[in-house]
Amino acid sequence: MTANWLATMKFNFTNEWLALSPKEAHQILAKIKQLTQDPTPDAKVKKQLKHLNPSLHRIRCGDYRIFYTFEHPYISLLALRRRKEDTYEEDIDAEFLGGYDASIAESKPGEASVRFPTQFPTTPADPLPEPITVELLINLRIASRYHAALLTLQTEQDLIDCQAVPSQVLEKLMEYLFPRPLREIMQDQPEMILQEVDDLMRFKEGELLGFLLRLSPEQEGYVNWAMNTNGPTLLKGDPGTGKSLIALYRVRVLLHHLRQQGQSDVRILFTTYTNALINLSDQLLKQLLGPDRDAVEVQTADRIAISLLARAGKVPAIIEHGEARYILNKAIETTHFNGDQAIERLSPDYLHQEIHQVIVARQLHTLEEYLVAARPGRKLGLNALQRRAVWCVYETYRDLLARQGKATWRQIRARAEECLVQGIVSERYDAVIVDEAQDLDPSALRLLVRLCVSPNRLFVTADANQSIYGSGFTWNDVHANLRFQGRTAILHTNYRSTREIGEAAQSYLAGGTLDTELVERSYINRGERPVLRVARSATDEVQTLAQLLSEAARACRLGMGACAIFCPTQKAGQVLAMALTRHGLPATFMSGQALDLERPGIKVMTLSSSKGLEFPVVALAGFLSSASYGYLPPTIVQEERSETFEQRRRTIFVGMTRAMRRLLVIIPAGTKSPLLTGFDKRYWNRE
Ligand SMILES: Nc1ncnc2c1ncn2[C@@H]1O[C@H](COP(=O)(O)OP(=O)(O)OP(=O)(O)O)[C@@H](O)[C@H]1O
Repeated sequence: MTANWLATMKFNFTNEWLALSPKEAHQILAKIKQLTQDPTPDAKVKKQLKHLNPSLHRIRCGDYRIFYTFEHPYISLLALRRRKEDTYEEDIDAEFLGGYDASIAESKPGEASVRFPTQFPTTPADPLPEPITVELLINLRIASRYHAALLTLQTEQDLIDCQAVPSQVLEKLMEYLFPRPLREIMQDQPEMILQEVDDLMRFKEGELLGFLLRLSPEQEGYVNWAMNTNGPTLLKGDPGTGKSLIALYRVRVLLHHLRQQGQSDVRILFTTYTNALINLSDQLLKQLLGPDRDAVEVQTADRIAISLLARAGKVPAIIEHGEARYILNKAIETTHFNGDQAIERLSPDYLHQEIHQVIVARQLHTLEEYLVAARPGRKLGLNALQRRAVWCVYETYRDLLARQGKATWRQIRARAEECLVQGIVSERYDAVIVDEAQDLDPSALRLLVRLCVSPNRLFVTADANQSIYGSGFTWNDVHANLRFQGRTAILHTNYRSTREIGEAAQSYLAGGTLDTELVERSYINRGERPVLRVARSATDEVQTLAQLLSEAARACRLGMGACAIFCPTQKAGQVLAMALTRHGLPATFMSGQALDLERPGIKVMTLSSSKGLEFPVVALAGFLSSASYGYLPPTIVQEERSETFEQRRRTIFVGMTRAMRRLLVIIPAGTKSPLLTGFDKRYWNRE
């Protein structure tokens, strides 16, 4: 019997499915098969729950009821609940269903009407609704190394405070013990696709590790988009619109496409910006591709550059940022050039960026090239005398680095590309996917273009407004093959953050936008307005963080491991993590190189390391102890000032847009920093 309908499920359903005994699971599976033949109500076993929500239905199965909605061709499995003996059909726990919500019936498809809950019927000190047993933990597929710690937990507060278990594990258990109201499940949980109903059994038995997300029709379109064009494709979109997800699904489609064309030994390169994103992408690709995962290399552009240089026998020692700055200062002191005041207006930071962003990254080899070079995004105009002076400093700096056998990352990327151009090493991929391209150096982008067998096999995702290092560039100025005309698409729907968070972040960004194209934005989730608080002292800041983060975690029914704090500097992050831990809320500072997202407790990191990540609860703090981040010395000229502040504003924007459900920003009392203004009352709760 072939199914007429395709089943999808919510995270909540899979969790409840896992907890069933094998006998119950077989019964439920049979009912789901029956549903995929015909989900329409029969007034007996299948019933429409009109009084609660017109699209909500249930099917009875022994002691259980399966709740679902349907719209051809999909049936969405929402929840699986055991019927309490003392309840009649019509008054099924109002609390679990969330009551009738007229707004759901009236809301437009794709536009959210649900608010994340702020109140719960239980208090944190109440005993858990059912005891945690070994059987439950085994059924939920929770690793045995966590069992001992979990078996001792008696109350919800114990679960929230549990430090010995990663937040993802606690979340799974919380979701099972405190099922969300159906209303909320219907609206905010992603939909996963059940290709075959029997996959549920394979999942329960551990043969299948997970399910694929159901993409929106818009996203699905871009996964399959422009397969047979003659140039590269660019996918743009605001934060959280699913660019990375589409890039990953695109790999699967490309693989099939190339194989269908008769290619057997396909090799695809998938690059993203940070190591943390590499690990996340790798996990998802394993799930998406199964054994085909071996056809894909997942790497950062930097690791590729290093491996190419290694093959060419040319790997230099990589210089630390602080040491590079020291050498640059030495170069400024020792360089003699005409017109001593020529570069006086440039701060060492600006000069450092000029050398790396304009000269090294764009691979300018001669002064003549630099004299006529476009400097996209650089606000401070430089005349010929000034450019000559910059060039002199650059040459001294380059020679000093070479004498020490060291190189900066930008030099490494440029050299790797040169090795390919000169044929010192050769490497080709059948397709290259570049995720988060907005911060790649022009030289890194050129390298990736060269690694791709032809321009039409290049797929790029980017959001210029999340560019935290560069100040902007134009694609075809980077490489002649990077012409996206007619092959650029924009995503509109944010799946990560609530509308309130997304709009508050956009209103804060206002002055720092690089991509000024006006895009209509929509959101899947609704929630509370983000909170802005003022701290008078370091102690005040820690107390506010401790109180508001705990409240937010509980409101979202999550452990403290679901919270992240982003700080402007590493030092500020380290200090805050220590202070919070002393305050009784364990927190760990993690550098971008050593992110451990499974680690229990609050994760603290710099704003720039937060790129590409996401957390249910996010706080931006630490501005009090790194006051210089919000100010620039008075000697800095206006053009440099505005370029630097815009860049920092984008960095803060990136941090804000990592928040899924709750966002908190703490600023120092009485701050006059231009960076810490622009929190419009319409979007921010400033009480
Ligand atoms: N169709 C969908 N259904 C449910 N969840 C989705 C869908 N599309 C994306 N998401 C989720 O939204 C979040 C954001 O997706 P993703 O990271 O791909 O966005 P992005 O555009 O790359 O974001 P950013 O540019 O901010 O890094 C992820 O948790 C992803 O799983």
